Amino acid sequence: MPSLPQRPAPSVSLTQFLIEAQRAGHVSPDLRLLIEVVARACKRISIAVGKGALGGVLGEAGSAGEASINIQGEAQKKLDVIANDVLMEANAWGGHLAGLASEEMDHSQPIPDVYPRGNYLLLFDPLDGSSNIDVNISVGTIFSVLRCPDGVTTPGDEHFLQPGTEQVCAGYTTYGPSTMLVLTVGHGTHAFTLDREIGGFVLTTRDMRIPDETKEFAVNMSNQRFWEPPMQAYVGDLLAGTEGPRGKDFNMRWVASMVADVHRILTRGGIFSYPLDSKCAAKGGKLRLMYEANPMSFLVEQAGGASSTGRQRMLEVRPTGLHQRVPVFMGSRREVETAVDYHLRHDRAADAA
Ligand SMILES: O=P(O)(O)OC[C@H]1O[C@](O)(COP(=O)(O)O)[C@@H](O)[C@@H]1O
Ligand SMILES: [Mg+2]
Ligand SMILES: [Mg+2]
Repeated sequence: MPSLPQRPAPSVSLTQFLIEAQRAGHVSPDLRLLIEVVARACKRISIAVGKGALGGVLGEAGSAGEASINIQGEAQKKLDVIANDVLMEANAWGGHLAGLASEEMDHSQPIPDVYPRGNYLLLFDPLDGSSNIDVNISVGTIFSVLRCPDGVTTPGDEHFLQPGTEQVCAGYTTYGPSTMLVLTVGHGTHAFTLDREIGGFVLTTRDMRIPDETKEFAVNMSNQRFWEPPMQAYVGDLLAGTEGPRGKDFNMRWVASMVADVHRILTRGGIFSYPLDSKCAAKGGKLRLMYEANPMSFLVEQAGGASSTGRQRMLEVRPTGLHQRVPVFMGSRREVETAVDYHLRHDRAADAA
């Protein structure tokens, strides 16, 4: 006899998910509300991104032909500035923060006395993948939450310099064909999709899992000749495919938005890498530790993956600067371990020579 159709599982909103997490003791009431504020700000950014050429939000920021340059020395896009303003304004009044820091601001900012304040520190990359804005390719927002150290009422940059293991929450939103929020509070990595008609995030994948093994890598190959020898050797062996020591063919993908590349890896596995190269060696790498590498590493580890600088677990790096840069290898656990092994073997051989 044909069985009756199953009743569809009731959908779980972000708010319901966070209340569940609070009941389970995974988030404090303040952290729950802070996440709601960030999610609301990201919805506003999603609307701004979605306006595209019609909304006058494309192109460079600045006026009178003068480019606006951020602390990284990079020309800001209009949407970098808009996204930063939206996150600043929403969170300044949120009531759950002691201070915030952004890719787009030279220094962190304490929440002024006149505003409601809390005990968390928020760091964010307001718009990740800026080079993709004007060509209508996925961009995103990345954020990380730390505790403000006890007794500190006016946090400065130094109070944000905590290793990634201290994060209490990390997440990103990706503004692509759909807008998604991917979140961890240290109990798995969960994905929510923005229901544009209702205007709210709905849980679409509980407990994302990254497969241990992969046949897909993501790296900007145009930098190949600038890489260190162990990276050259590692990618050389990937490219050799079935004829090389890895014994299998690898595929390559590079969106050039970390959010989109890491989202793919959280969804179907792979390794994402922005290694050290001779162009960025003096700065320590290309990607930023505090608001790119650390939050993404927390999400990836919580989904069963691994993340490393090539020589050290990312989350254990002791930060020395708010805008510090690091080399990055993250994704499928065994593949990250293999990439790290190339670096460690190279270093041992160099030490022995
Ligand atoms: O242009 P490249 O060298 O491929 O670099 C792309 C990388 O730079 C970034 O766009 C840097 O982020 P921002 O756009 O926030 O500066 C990453 O998202 C991406 O992985
Ligand atoms: Mg970025
Ligand atoms: Mg950015």
